[in-house]
Amino acid sequence: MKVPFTKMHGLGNSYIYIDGFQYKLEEQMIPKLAQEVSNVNTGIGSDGLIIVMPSEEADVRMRIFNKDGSEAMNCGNGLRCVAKFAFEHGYVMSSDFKIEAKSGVVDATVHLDNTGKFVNSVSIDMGPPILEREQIPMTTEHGSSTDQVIAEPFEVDEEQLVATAVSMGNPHVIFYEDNIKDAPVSTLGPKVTSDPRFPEGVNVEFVEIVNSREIIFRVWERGSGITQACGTGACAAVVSSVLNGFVKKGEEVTVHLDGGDLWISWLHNHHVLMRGPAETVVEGVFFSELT
Ligand SMILES: N[C@@H](CCC[C@H](N)C(=O)O)C(=O)O
Repeated sequence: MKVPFTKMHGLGNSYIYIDGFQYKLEEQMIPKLAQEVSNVNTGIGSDGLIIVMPSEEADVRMRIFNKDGSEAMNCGNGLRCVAKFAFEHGYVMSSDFKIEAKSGVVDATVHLDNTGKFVNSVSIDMGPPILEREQIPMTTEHGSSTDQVIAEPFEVDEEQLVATAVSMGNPHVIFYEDNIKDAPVSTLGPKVTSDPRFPEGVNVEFVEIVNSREIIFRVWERGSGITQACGTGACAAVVSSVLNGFVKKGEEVTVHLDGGDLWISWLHNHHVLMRGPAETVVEGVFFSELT
């Protein structure tokens, strides 16, 4: 099977984008195709697969599949790339439009110069974070189903960590480190992501606070492993940092990720605003083993 694709990335968090306006994939093939294209040796190499397609509720719809083929509810870097893709392919008529993800509909703005050219910056209103434990979802080892998970003891692999959990439509757990270079991303990341306290798995983030306007962030993503950046994770880290008193609500925070920077504010109306780049790498045709 030959599949036309575009490879795009947001701060090095790369996905293979399929134009679902032009090309219809059979549903049962998608998880396997996500695994195939993501493979850096036998495929294209990416953190997963994203389908950009028509929506009944918004101007455009995003479906995101991790490297392991699992479908995720949301993807911040993916939303910015989908916005660029939809705008440049003429699937939306203005620079402000709505994108449907599995977790809900968000507002996107692609930033243009005065000639109407894209300036490699997209803002997404990610909506309000979800903070109730049972909706993250996380079990009640320490609290009740409706409380918030802020600076809670979390033992894993005989390490005593302190966890804050936030959902941006998808689940995140945040741990603070004095020095991000020492963060146990590759050792504890794979253990925490499948910890039974998170019944649907979790994206695992380690954060160093630089000052009240700047944080450093590293991630082990559920279904994909270490990635260069995670947009929903960076949003969750800023919300977590407000909840823990490290940064202020309403102020823009620069999040330094392995792949570059994002600018994120948790606004007083409770919505999280994310701004950052979206880039196209290559277009081509993938020769899938699927028939
Ligand atoms: N890289 C993404 C998040 C992708 C989904 C995540 N791995 C999950 O399973 O929830 C982002 O930029 O937000």
